[in-house]
Amino acid sequence: MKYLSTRGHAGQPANPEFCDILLGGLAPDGGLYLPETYPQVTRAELDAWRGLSYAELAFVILSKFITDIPAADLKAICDKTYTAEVYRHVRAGDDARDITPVHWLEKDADGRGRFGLLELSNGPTLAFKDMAMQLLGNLFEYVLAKRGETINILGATSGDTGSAAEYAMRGKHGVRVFMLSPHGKMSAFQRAQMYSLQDDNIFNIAVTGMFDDAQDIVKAVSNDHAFKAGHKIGAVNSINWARVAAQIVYYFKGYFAATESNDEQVAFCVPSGNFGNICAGHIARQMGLPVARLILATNENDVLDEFFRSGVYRPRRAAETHVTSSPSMDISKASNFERFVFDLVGRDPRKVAALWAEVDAGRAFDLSGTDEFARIGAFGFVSGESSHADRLATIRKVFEQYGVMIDTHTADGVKVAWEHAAAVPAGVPVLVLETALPVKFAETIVEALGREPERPADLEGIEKLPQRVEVMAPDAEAVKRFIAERV
Ligand SMILES: Cc1ncc(COP(=O)(O)O)c(C=O)c1O
Ligand SMILES: N[C@@H](CCOP(=O)(O)O)C(=O)O
Repeated sequence: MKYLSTRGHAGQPANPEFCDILLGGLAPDGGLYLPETYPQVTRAELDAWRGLSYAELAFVILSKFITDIPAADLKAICDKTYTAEVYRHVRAGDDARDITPVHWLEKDADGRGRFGLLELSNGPTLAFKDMAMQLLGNLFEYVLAKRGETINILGATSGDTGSAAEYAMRGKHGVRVFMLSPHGKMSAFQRAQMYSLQDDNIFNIAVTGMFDDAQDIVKAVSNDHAFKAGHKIGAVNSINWARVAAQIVYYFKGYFAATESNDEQVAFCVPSGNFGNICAGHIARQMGLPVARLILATNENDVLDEFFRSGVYRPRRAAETHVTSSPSMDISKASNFERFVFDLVGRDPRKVAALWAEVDAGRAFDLSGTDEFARIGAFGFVSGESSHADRLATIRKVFEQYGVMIDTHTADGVKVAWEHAAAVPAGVPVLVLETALPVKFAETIVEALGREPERPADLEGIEKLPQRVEVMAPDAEAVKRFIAERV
C-alpha cells in the first residue's frame, strides 16, 4: 500500500509505504498521509471476519494498509498488543477477551441490543487512545530495531493521548517522548497519570495555553524539516496515520458485535474533538462496512458540529475555546478534519491546500452552497452539541435508568445520540463509543451523582505520587531548545 499527502507532496520517496510514514508523522508539505485508495472489503471477507478475535481482526484489517511488514511479524505484533491482560479494565460482567465488549443499555423484546456502549477504554490509561497507542508502541519498537534507528516523539495532549503514549512508550528502547499538555486544563487524575511518570525517556511539558496551542507547536516543529531530520522527530497524535489505521479495527469489531448478519447496518455515535476517532469510522464506512450513520458529538467547543450543520469551518482562537468538564474535547482546530475534507472535495490536494492555507492563516472556510457540500449526505454524518448541564443530566439518567456510570465525554455522545434517534433508520442498533472511564473525571461525576466513581486497584492513589513537569510558554523555539538539550 502506497500513501499520499492531502496537500499533494508526500516527500521522498514520492509515494511512501507504511513504515516510512509511521516514523514520519506529518507529511513534509504540512498535509496528512492517507492511503492512495481505501481498500475495499468484500462480502466474502466480511463473512469470514465475523467471529474473529480482536487480534485476528486487527491483523486482517491492518494487512490491507501495511504491506511492508512481513505477515508473520505483523500477526505477532497484533497478538502481543491485543490481549485481555492489557485491556483488563472491563465492566463487571463483561469479558476482557473481547478487548472492546459492547455493553447494551437497551435491548428489544427479542433480547437484541438496540442502544449500547462500545467499550474502548479498558486499556492501561482508561481512554480509547490505548486502542491504537499500544499497537504504535510495538510497531515503533519493531521498525526502529529493524532499521537500527531511534525516534524522539513530540506530541500534544488535551488529557488522554499523553498518558496513553507515555504508558505505551515508557522504557521502550530507542524512543523518547516529549509531551505538551495545556497547563492547568486537564483533570487531576489525567495530570497525575502523566506527570507522575519518572522514566528517563519521558518528558512532560505543560504549556500556558490550550491544546490547540500545543498542537500548533507540534506542527511547527514538524514543519521545520532540518530540525525534524536532525533530531529524529516523530508523532503519536492522530496526525500519524498509524493511529487512525488502528482505530478502524474497533468499528468492524463493534459492527460484528451489534449485528447478526452482514446484511444489517449499525450507527456509531462518536464524542469528537480532533476528529481522529470518527475519521477512522468514516474510513471503515468507505471500505464498505455497513454503517448507516456516523453521529458526531461535540462539547461546547462546537467547531465540528457547526461545519456539519452549515458548511462553515471556523476554527476558534485559544481565547474563544471553552475549558469544559469534557476537557479532552476542548479542541477548536481538528487535525484529522483535513483527511475528511480531502475525501469530500474529491481527493483534490490543490483544493485542500487552498482551504488549509486559510486555516493556517487563522481564517475560516465556507463550503456551503458548493457542489462538494451538497454531497455531504452521502458520507452519513449528522452532528450535535452537548453542554455541562447536558452532561450532568445524561450521567444521572444513564446511572438511574441502567445502573451504568459513564464519563463526561461518553455522556456528550449519549446525549447527542438520543437527540438524533430519528436520523437512524428503524431497527438499526446505535453504539456510542465509550472514550474514557468515569474515574478520570471524578469531580464531575461527584457533581452529577454525589458519589465517587470506581477506581481500578492499579491506579489507586496516583494523585499522591511525586510529579515531574516543565511549565513553558507556548513557544515552538523554546520547545525545540528543550528537546535539543536532551537528545
Ligand atoms: C475521552 C476522549 N473523548 C473524545 C475525544 C475526541 O476524540 P478525537 O480527538 O479523536 O475526535 C478525546 C480526545 O481525542 C478523548 O480523549
Ligand atoms: N483528546 C486528545 C487530543 C489529541 O488527539 P489525538 O487523537 O490527535 O492524539 C487527548 O486526549 O490528548
